[in-house]
Amino acid sequence: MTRVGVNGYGTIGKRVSDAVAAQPDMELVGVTKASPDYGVEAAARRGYDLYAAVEDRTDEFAAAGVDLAGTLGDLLDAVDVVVDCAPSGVGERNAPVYEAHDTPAVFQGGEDAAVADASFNARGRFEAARDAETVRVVSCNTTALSRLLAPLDETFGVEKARVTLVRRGGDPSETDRGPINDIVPDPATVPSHHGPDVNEILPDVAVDTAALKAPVTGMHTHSVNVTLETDPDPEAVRDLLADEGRIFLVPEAAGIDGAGALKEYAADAGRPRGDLWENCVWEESISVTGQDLYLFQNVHQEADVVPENVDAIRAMATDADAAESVARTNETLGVGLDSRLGNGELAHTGLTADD
Ligand SMILES: NC(=O)C1=CN([C@@H]2O[C@H](COP(=O)(O)OP(=O)(O)OC[C@H]3O[C@@H](n4cnc5c(N)ncnc54)[C@H](OP(=O)(O)O)[C@@H]3O)[C@@H](O)[C@H]2O)C=CC1
Ligand SMILES: O=C(OP(=O)(O)O)[C@H](O)COP(=O)(O)O
Repeated sequence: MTRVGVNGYGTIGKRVSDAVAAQPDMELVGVTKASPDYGVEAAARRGYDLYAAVEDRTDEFAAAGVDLAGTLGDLLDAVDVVVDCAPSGVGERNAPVYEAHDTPAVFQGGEDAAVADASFNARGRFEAARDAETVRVVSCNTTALSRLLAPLDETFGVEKARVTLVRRGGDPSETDRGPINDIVPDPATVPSHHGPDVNEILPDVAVDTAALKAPVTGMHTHSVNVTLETDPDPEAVRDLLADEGRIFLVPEAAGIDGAGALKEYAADAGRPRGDLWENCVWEESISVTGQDLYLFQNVHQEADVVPENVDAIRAMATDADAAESVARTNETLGVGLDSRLGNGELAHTGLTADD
């Protein structure tokens, strides 16, 4: 049983905590918060022990009537692995604390690659985490690109990938984010961090990325062009991607025309928080002209890194190989949406058309 602590119980931390708690081979020892806001109630409802992320703020919790099991240091001493889900940049500041407690750590994609011994994606780079004391799960967009480009490169060879990422401005709860009335290059320079980050996972894949931010909160959208080394027909690409457990081919017949309908579909399917852990590739967008493949995919930024965090923990703390770990994570969470609609079974949720 791998004992896990989650440091930072926000957008990613809440989801990683639930995913860890669902694993039969893991125990969620506790989670931290920096402030006693509404998030503490979500942890309490689930029975998670709460620790103070910042030692000198314990008085604030006491004043709010919130019981603490201890502080971050206590949590670190009680776990085999800590998953850092603190705000971007804070993870780097936490790294020496984890080291001082001799606690292996998983960081998130808001940190630079240098924060950890290895960058991680289960599809592209599972074994790199094996002997690492610290691992960084790459960002939500990088995770999605790695999942897509790994099978394309293995099967058809990638000569060059060019991706334009239209990123969501902020998460639904982030009232201070934007833009609210524009679409802005972010960054205006090319490449964005995503291309170099993909190369942390797939070092031999040539990829250029350009990114913008748009006034939406639901999902990121990628416009993908990959020049392949062969010229497959679109059906071969479709079949390849359909076989990937963490890619959902959004069927044309579903009438799902954007992130709003996708999220509604996920909620209907009984997904917790309406989460989409899979890349959502629009099936009818898969087009091939000679060696050039084009497609659109959507990425639920709050969710796609969650199964990757579970696999990163397993890669660091157990002997499980990539196939075993991914299968176990997918099974316990219910990752893998079925692109055949109307088959009476709603995507591994246990719900049936009669429910
Ligand atoms: N949101 C997203 O779409 C994605 C985010 N990421 C990455 O995941 C990481 C976390 O992002 P996200 O979940 O969005 O962030 P949030 O702001 O939603 O959550 C951060 C959490 O960390 C807590 N916190 C604040 N200060 C500290 C501290 N000093 N030590 C420990 N915890 C602290 C906050 O506590 P409190 O609530 O009490 O203030 C909060 O619970 C970042 O690296 C980000 O780049 C990766 C993929 C997608
Ligand atoms: O990892 C993410 O995006 P990224 O892959 O564009 O860096 C998350 O959506 C967080 O991005 P943010 O830095 O815009 O909050």
